[in-house]
Amino acid sequence: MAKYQIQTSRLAHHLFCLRSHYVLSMLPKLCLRTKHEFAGNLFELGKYATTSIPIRPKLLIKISDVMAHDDCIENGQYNNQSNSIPSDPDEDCDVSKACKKFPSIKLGSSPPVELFDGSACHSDIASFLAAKSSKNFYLNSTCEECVQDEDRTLPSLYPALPDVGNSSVSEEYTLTTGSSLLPMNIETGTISSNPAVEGDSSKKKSTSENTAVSGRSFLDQSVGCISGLSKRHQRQLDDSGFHTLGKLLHHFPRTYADLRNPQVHIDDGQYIIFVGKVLSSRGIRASYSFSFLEVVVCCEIAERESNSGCTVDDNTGGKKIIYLHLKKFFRGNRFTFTPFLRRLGEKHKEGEVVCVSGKVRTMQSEDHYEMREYNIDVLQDEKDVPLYAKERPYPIYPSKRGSSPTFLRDIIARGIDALPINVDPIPEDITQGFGLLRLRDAYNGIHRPKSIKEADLARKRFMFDEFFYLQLARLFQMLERLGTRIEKDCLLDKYRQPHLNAAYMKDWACLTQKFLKALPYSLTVSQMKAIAEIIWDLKRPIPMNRLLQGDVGCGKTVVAFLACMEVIGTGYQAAFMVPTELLAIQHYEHLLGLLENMEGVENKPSVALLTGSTSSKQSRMIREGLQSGEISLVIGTQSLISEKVEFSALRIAVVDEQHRFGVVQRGKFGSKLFNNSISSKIAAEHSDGTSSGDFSMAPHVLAMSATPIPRTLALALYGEMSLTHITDLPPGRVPVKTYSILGNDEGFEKVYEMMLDELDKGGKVYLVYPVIEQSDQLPQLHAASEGLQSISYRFQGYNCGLLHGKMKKDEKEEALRRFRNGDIQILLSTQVIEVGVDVPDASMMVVMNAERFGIAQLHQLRGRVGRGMKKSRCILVASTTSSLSRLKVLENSSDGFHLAEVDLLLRGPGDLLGRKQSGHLPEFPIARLEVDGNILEDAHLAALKILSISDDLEQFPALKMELSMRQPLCLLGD
Ligand SMILES: Nc1ncnc2c1ncn2[C@@H]1O[C@H](COP(=O)(O)OP(=O)(O)OP(=O)(O)O)[C@@H](O)[C@H]1O
Repeated sequence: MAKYQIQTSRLAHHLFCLRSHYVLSMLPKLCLRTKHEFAGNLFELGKYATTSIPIRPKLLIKISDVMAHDDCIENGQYNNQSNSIPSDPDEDCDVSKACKKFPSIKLGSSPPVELFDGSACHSDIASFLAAKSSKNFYLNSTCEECVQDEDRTLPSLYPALPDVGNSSVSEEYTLTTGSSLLPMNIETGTISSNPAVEGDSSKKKSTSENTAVSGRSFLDQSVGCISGLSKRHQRQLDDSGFHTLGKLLHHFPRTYADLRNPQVHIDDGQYIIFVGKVLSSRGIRASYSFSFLEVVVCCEIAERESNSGCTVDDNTGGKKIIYLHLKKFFRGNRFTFTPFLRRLGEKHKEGEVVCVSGKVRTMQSEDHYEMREYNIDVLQDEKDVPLYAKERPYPIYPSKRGSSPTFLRDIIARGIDALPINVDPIPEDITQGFGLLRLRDAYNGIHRPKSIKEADLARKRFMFDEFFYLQLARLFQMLERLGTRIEKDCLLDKYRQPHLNAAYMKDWACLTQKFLKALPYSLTVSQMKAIAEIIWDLKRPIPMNRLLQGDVGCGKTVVAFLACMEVIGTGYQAAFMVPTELLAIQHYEHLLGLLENMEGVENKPSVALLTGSTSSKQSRMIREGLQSGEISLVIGTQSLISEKVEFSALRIAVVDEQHRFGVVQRGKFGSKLFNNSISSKIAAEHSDGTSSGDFSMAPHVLAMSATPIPRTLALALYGEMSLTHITDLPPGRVPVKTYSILGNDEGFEKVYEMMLDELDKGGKVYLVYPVIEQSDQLPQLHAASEGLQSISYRFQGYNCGLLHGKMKKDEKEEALRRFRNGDIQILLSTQVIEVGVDVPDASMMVVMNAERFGIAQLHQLRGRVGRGMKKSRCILVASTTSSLSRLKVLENSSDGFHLAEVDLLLRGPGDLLGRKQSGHLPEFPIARLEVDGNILEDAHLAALKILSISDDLEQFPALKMELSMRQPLCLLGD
């Protein structure tokens, strides 16, 4: 005994000297070195390791003290962090237990323990606690004991680090004044977020503290506004692109893990939700610059019969206890101070009932699981237990430039807690009216949903926002351009009640009515409706911006011609722009033919054709004619928007196949009139007077789309345009019978047979190829040039022609003319014929390598046949069996809009629209046009509703601010 006393006093002396010495600070570091013998030797611990005398606990306290670990004491003192010696002398301190619990120190001969894995000692602690407690410890959803959290002063969240052994483990929090931390969520003190538990208190805080802060400006604050965030983390978030709180909160989960209540079998890596009791909570210093928090939760799970055939253990009464080790790591010597660690450990109280969710990792000891990625919610009320025991979605975040998902999850949760209630710029009646969550709830719902339904609702809100601000911006910009109140009302009315905006035929210009009469057919109902809408627009004092849509061959061209007649009839000019020369010539000839039929018109409109191939002399004459006003209508390609072309009084610009042009190109027509306001004055003098006075008005734009675009897509692309649909086809049209055939030898034989049959009956056949010439890279593709030889050989007695984009204009014209007048019966072509080619008696189309084309594109190609009264067929030759099923959809439907929807779903908007047009499609980070279209419609209505109340948004300052803060809208295609 005396020997031990001497040894102890020597040790105390050592310690005393060391406290003020540099070695003291180095000691923990040294202890971490291999086998930690230095520390052992220093204190001569080996000599005491195997002894069991009352003095040893004291010794351990001293060591603990020196090494800044308060909790190096066994059982009784384990959780209360008292440094007193166990009162019960029988309760012996076992050194090996201390070693297990404290694996960074090797004491005596105790075996090394896996770093940070205190599983063994925690099971001891659990049994100790269980023995100590007179009450039974029920951990399932019927848990009766709920310990109130009385003293919570620590930060709400401590980001966990992905890998302890990883050198990238980083420091976590800034210690502010003294050792106290300034947490964001000081009231709740829970480690993680829980809307139900924390929401109210943080709401209270938000309202009280932040009512003066405008929502937007709050979201635009730097992430540094999340208090308690270290400078280093701020920098890290900044480097990851999270410059503002808003950006951080918009880092949405990539998916949600389906959290299940655990059954007897728990897999490694499974996401599970548990309700249990806190056994211990410790802040542990592991080295001079590394510490961690370990909360051990004990859960009772139902031990049902498992799939593997395991039977229920009678002794446990169908229950099984498991232990969860929740760990968060801290790097940086600031986080190793005893007060910090003590307070860290105090975050959770022994016996506290908590709900833990996250990913489990199995540990070496049976029934022990580690969780480094978790949420923990303290259950304040027993009634909460069933609520938490339910399955819940657990957000899984994508990492971003060095910021781990776990880190982001925790920081985001803290960011949400900081949000004020009034953060939403959209007025409440709008969100209520459209069944949307308020913004703060939406952030909560997407980041910490209680159910998938809640996450869905939250997602809906963010999708709505994406669409809403786009629509609002477009409409707002349009209104801003208008000068007077009447103009603005006029425009809004157009959107609010599109069905009311139609001009009666009696109000049409005389020329228009005569042109209509001269048509060789009567217009269909929707053609009439479309032209009435357009003429109504033409009479308005604001420039029309309308998109005319319709299925292939529905007769859009004639509607556009009528619109041109209307402005010409009132003394103005019209321009008709098409994407290809072929189409320009076709329209020009078509129009001349129709004008020829017109009777009783003294001065028929003069029409010119202007393309890139027009000779310079002729171009100059046409330009002069347009400038003087002699030419009333010009049909042409892009050359129409060249700066050299000036109009006397351009009143309408028709843009056919508008998706082939950028918005900027379309918009160039707008400048035509402004540049020529003086000459338009002269033109106005010759007009019938109805339009005088609006000299500086930009021309009306009528855009036509040959490819039917689903309405939602059209709204997204052209939200600022009025939409007109032609919904029916001219009478007598017989739907084209479509076949999809596999392109093997047998298949081709069948195709050739059908072609021969068609030709023998006097029909004309298009053969469409994906490429002009065969290439080594894609030998499987059939090519038009190579096909000419073999097809001519196969169909001797019939003439074959070739048409593709690389041919000269004259050659193309010639080929098409010969096909039209019947000199050629088989036209081998590329997809150059897809757009607008109109040969009414062409009765068959064969598309080679049909899988290379999109559904909408094939429908468009198919539209080149069946344009007359003749029964027509379309054969889609597929290279593979797998592609046949996709092509079958064309066999079953001839409705272009339906097929466009299918294509949208199958390929997404980018592919449906093609590269050029999809380049104009705004980006929607979470919304998907193909499936979320109905929300877009809502957003459009909501934007109109807002602007109807306040067209300059003055009544909605928060909204106006939000709009201005969002990416400023540039002209699409710029
Ligand atoms: N109401 C009608 N009755 C009968 N034929 C019509 C009618 N309207 C147009 N047509 C004819 O239908 C054919 C297709 O018309 P048009 O070229 O205008 O269609 P489109 O909608 O422009 O088609 P695409 O987009 O395929 O070019 C033309 O030959 C045209 O003369």
